[in-house]
Amino acid sequence: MSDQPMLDQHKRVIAEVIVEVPARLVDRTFDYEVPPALEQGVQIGSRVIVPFGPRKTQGYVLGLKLQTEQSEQKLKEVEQVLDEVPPLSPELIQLGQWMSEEYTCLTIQALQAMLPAVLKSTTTKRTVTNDGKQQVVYEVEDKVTIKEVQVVELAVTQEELENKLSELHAKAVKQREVARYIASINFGGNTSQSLDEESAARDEVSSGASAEISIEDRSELSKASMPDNKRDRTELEKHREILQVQRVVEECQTTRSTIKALEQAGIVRISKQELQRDPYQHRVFERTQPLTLTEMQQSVLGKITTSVDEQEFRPFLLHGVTGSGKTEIYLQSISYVLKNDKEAIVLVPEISLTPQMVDRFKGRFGDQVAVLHSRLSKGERYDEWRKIRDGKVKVAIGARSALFAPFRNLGLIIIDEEHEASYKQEETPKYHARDIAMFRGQYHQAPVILGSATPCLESFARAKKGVYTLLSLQERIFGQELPPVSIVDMREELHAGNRTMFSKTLHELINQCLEKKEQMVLFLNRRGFSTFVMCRDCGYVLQCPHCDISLTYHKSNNSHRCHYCGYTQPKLHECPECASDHIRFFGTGTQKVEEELYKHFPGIRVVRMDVDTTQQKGAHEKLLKRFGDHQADVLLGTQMIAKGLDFEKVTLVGVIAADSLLHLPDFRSAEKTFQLLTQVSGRAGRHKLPGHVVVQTYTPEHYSIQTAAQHDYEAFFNHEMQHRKQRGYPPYYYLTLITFTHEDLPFLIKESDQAVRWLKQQVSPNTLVLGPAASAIPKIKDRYRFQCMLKYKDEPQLAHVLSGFLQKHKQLIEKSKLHIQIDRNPQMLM
Ligand SMILES: Nc1ncnc2c1ncn2[C@@H]1O[C@H](COP(=O)(O)OP(=O)(O)OP(=O)(O)O)[C@@H](O)[C@H]1O
Ligand SMILES: [Zn+2]
Ligand SMILES: [Zn+2]
Repeated sequence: MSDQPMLDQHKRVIAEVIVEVPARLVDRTFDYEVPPALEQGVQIGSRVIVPFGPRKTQGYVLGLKLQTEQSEQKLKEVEQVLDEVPPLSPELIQLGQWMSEEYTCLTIQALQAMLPAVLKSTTTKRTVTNDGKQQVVYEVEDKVTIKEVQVVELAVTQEELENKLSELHAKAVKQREVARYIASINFGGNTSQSLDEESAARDEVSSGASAEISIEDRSELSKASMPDNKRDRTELEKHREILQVQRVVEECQTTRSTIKALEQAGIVRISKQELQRDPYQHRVFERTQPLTLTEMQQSVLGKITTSVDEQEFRPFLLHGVTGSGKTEIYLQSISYVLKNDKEAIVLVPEISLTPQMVDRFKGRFGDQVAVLHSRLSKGERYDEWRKIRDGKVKVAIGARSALFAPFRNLGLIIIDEEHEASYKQEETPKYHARDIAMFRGQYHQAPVILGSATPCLESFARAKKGVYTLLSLQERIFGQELPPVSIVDMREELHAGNRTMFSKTLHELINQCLEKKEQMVLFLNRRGFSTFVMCRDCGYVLQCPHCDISLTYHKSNNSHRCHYCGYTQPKLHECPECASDHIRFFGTGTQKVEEELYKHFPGIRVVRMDVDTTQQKGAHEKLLKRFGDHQADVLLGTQMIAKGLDFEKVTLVGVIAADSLLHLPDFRSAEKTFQLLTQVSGRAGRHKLPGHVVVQTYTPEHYSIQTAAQHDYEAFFNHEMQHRKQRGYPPYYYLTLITFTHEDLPFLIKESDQAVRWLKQQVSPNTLVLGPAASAIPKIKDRYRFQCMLKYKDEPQLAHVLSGFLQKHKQLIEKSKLHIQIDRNPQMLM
């Protein structure tokens, strides 16, 4: 506890506590006295309950000290400490404070973003009558639930057992049988054997146990295991004798009261044990060995390990074409770090956190790996997080928020597919994973690797300037050429009389692929049955009444839906404007493509993967497994199949419509198109079989499509940089987007106008302040939206100016419900 001041026993200790009340007015620490009974428990980073105004609330201890300015009468006491081990480390506290400045968010919001959701409290308000007086009380509910199970073990030695048993009533046959069973488990077998038995039995137990518990518990329990008993010998010895009561009941077909009777006779001991949920409990991971690296891989790895040895913060940009073996480099860098007794974090985008990906890490590092992703239940997430906090694992792999993994001795941070937009959190705090990685890398003096086949422009520009060290892998592992890409002009197809969604080229290649019994990936950048609904008679387009954006038709429930607010209405049969029944669906969705595939290629087997087919837990895994086992010819899907997948037999990739991304109101649309095309193309011909890619488009001449077809990142980079320079976009300028929203349009216009005028006076003269103007999506959920864009090259005081800006508009924000959102380096300008 080097971070805690030396505490003199006779002096009282003051805790500086920040409370879970998300308001700018109270976003600071308050002093509380630590009562002597809690002095052991209250540490920097502890989660505590404190009285706050009329209520009680949860908070975090950000500091400890011996003196306070607070007057004696007003000083209240910390009431409770919630966890044995503080959830926040001094590093994370510092990071939270830095985030609050950098992103102009509240410190408490930043801290909460780092912690599993179950640690967040809810306060409930209740009215009680006390001596005839009505009184409001607040209760803080701690949602951390630690599941416990009853376990049983023998309380006597094996030798004493028979004596004890003979003392039992003569008719207690069942009791004797049960006692012997427990003894056989406790003492039976050699270690490794009993381990296998244990894990085999564990599965049985869990399913048996479910008879008594509620349905929600059932899934938790079936995944439950004893605490990590494979870790090391000593722990193993300790846990060898642990046996769930429920298992005994099942196996011996007996009752709990029989076991209780044995306890009363002093033969066994019953106790409680904490249960940890392990979502990967039922999966067997084949252990893999490090591959012999190619010369290029070796040289890249060497640079990384050198930097690990030198214990210095160094950001690397690993630019490696698809299939060049980046992941193997990550694995071996991590091994190196683990050998140095340090820990590693690997970020992958949520959609590439596939079972395949998890297998690769679990296969190499076994149960030293914690996996954090959004498909876990809150309880599972919490358990994975605790394994990290308690030092039971050394590698955390996960989506964005895994970056806050509470490791204390980080040796390496990896961000795979670093260009992915999902690394930016779009809710407050609007942070970018890259920034957080740099903070933590600096704190621990550890290297940070950003990896991608298509780095974002900002990163590549930084690498060119030497801010990041550039590492390059320009060849595929098996020496395969990157697959040839045919661009098909769909306008010409139409003129030639082909009205289907498959060009002649694609049609032929699909047939060839089927004949050769190989596999293909078909990609569509859309979801739903079709995108929008238009009346052919009057041109009316069905829109969301709340968001000014077109509704999408979903065939599965026969309805139109808004993707922004969730508004849904039943399918239309006639035009609401002119009553014509010529109302038609436009655009193409994955369901539609699936139907067309069945129509044009009889007998074809399709696995469709999109938001609709992957909603259920585990659906992702099942679909991919089916494709991996070659039970399907086609993997058809949206963005989620574009990256990370590595299937040997995939030789054909088809992009049904490449244009849909190009037309978004976003300065990154060309970059996104290039990235996506490169990634999907990268799925073909990764192993021994040569691949082929077909890109169908209505704008074949666009440079993002042309350069992607030539696999020429540098050409794209240079072209796009020209554009960005001309238009004053990143990486030449930084951007900050300020969005104002309000229900009343005239009010919004007036206030945003004034606010922006004030802002113009505060920033330096070289900074451009654009707007306010209506946002690209002018209304969401009945709130009008105006935005102001700041463009600047150098504005060191900006964080300060922006927090002053919010401070100044505090009244408007709180009283008039004007919302002001600030987004530093925005990814979306809508
Ligand atoms: N040194 C090696 N020897 C043999 N096989 C290798 C080697 N390195 C990687 N591979 C294999 O090559 C394939 C592609 O490698 P990997 O998936 O690591 O590439 P990647 O660069 O991460 O690709 P992407 O960016 O497209 O996901 C994998 O099947 C991997 O197991
Ligand atoms: Zn009409
Ligand atoms: Zn809507």
